[in-house]
Amino acid sequence: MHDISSSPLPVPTSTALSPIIQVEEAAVMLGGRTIWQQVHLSVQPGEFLAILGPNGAGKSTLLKAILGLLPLAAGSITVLGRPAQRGNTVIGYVPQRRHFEADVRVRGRSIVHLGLDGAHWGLPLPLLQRRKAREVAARVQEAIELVGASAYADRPIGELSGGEQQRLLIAQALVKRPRILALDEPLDSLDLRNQQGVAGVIRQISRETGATVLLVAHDVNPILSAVDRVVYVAHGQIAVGRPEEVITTETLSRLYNTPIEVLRASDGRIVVVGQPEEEVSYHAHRLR
Ligand SMILES: Nc1ncnc2c1ncn2[C@@H]1O[C@H](COP(=O)(O)OP(=O)(O)OP(=O)(O)O)[C@@H](O)[C@H]1O
Repeated sequence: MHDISSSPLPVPTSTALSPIIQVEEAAVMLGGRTIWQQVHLSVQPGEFLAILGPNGAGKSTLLKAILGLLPLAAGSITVLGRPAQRGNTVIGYVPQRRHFEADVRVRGRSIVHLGLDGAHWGLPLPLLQRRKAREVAARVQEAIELVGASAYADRPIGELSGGEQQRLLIAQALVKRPRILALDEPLDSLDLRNQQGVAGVIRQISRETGATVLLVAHDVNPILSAVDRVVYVAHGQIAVGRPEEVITTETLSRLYNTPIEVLRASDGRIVVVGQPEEEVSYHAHRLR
């Protein structure tokens, strides 16, 4: 992590538990540009982390690096003690901005079913196949119930609201009973009521299953009561800590290297004033 002043940005506190995700001095370059560097992050099992920051800061990039979908330019990332790698079944992933058009007739239940990897269920004999089918159906139903989607899981997904679709996509990520849920802006384009509903479902799943949650969001407010810590990505670096440690005038001004004001509304909502958009040129490092 970059030290941009004499007093450092909040850093993750170390605890006795072994971390489920460990990021050490990591950097990612895309298109010849350093997106972030010197990132250190230690995530404990069952933690609920919000990944925040302006557009283009590198929030999705952080999730993708943990998923092993992007190579690191420096440092290391381990998940359950093993190097981050593509296809890791301990992580359930919902990518950014997925939604279904009105004419998609596939049932929600079938969408959830797609989250199961057939290889795990490849039993050859007819008797075993019947047992397999019952087990698969039970797994799918379990995930649907976890997100509270039983009432509409058998309707065509294109007919469902954004919030209902989002719940079923989370169920698809849950169906393999992952230890980590990586959700890229699951609250994006939902109205406030649905944001709170989906956020509540994710918090409940985390508590019931013990899953670690990494949730990319633009606004911390709908998830403020659920999050343990926030990871604030800006200006090619990150600040990590409890919301009241990180989302402060002092820390964000230091992170952005420009005056930022953080206000608390009377209802407890956090308002960040003066947050600049990411300047692509700020941390550009052209490849030679
Ligand atoms: N494959 C790529 N090649 C080059 N640049 C890329 C690539 N993928 C992403 N980028 C750039 O990396 C930066 C970080 O992207 P990322 O999607 O991680 O941002 P973000 O913080 O998730 O943004 P948003 O809030 O808008 O979704 C952006 O400037 C983006 O244009």
